[in-house]
Amino acid sequence: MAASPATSSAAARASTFARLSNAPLRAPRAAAVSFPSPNSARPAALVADARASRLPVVAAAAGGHQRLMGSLTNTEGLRFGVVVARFNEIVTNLLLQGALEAFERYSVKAENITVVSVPGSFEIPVAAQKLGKSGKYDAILCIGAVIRGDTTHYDAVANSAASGVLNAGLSAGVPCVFGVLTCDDMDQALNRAGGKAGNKGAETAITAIEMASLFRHHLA
Ligand SMILES: Nc1c(NC[C@H](O)[C@H](O)[C@H](O)CO)[nH]c(=O)[nH]c1=O
Ligand SMILES: CC(=O)[C@@H](O)COP(=O)(O)O
Repeated sequence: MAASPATSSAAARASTFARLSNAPLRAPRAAAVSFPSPNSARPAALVADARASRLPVVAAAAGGHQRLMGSLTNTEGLRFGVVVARFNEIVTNLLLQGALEAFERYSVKAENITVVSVPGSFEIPVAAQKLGKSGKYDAILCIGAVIRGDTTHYDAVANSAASGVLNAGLSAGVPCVFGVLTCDDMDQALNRAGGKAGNKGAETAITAIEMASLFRHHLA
């Protein structure tokens, strides 16, 4: 039986996402994709560009409506602040390294990245808010590692970091991306800082790029 249009479109999206997640992190430089501004939409060209670049925006254009999405390939001129906590530094250094390597893979220039060091994850939000409000950055990446101890201190720090980073982004109007691990033990943390579960620093850098591009090119 032939697949219904809805089914094939869902399957196409799923396959696009699958290819994206399996794809090497290096961005395809040649296939620069820029999404149209509201008054310059060229759906056919957009669809072709999106196919060539493996970005999952094809269905949006076909539906006739506009779907705004940040680009991972057009990072020219985007500026990032990175706030990194020194508490559990063995973990946060690995997360930072993953983030910086991801920025490099996506052609974000080192001169457009400012790293700010703070004592612990509790201090991340206020620094993120300050950077966000400075108007100098397109997105702020927040990196920390909260690891459970014997008391309820863990919950206070983890929850404050999460809601604080959210509030920093909302009050500054600049995307503040949450790259703070909240783990039961050091093994869990190291697995997520370049071990078996990947590097969450790299993942959050990629989220920061997408959000920065979305805000710069579509929501400004
Ligand atoms: N226990 C963890 C902390 N605690 C320190 C706090 O973040 C803060 O620096 C202190 O309470 C002073 O305000 N920080 C982490 O990043 N990770 C932890 O596991
Ligand atoms: C945030 C923590 O889990 C840790 O530093 C505090 O440990 P504890 O709860 O044993 O005092």
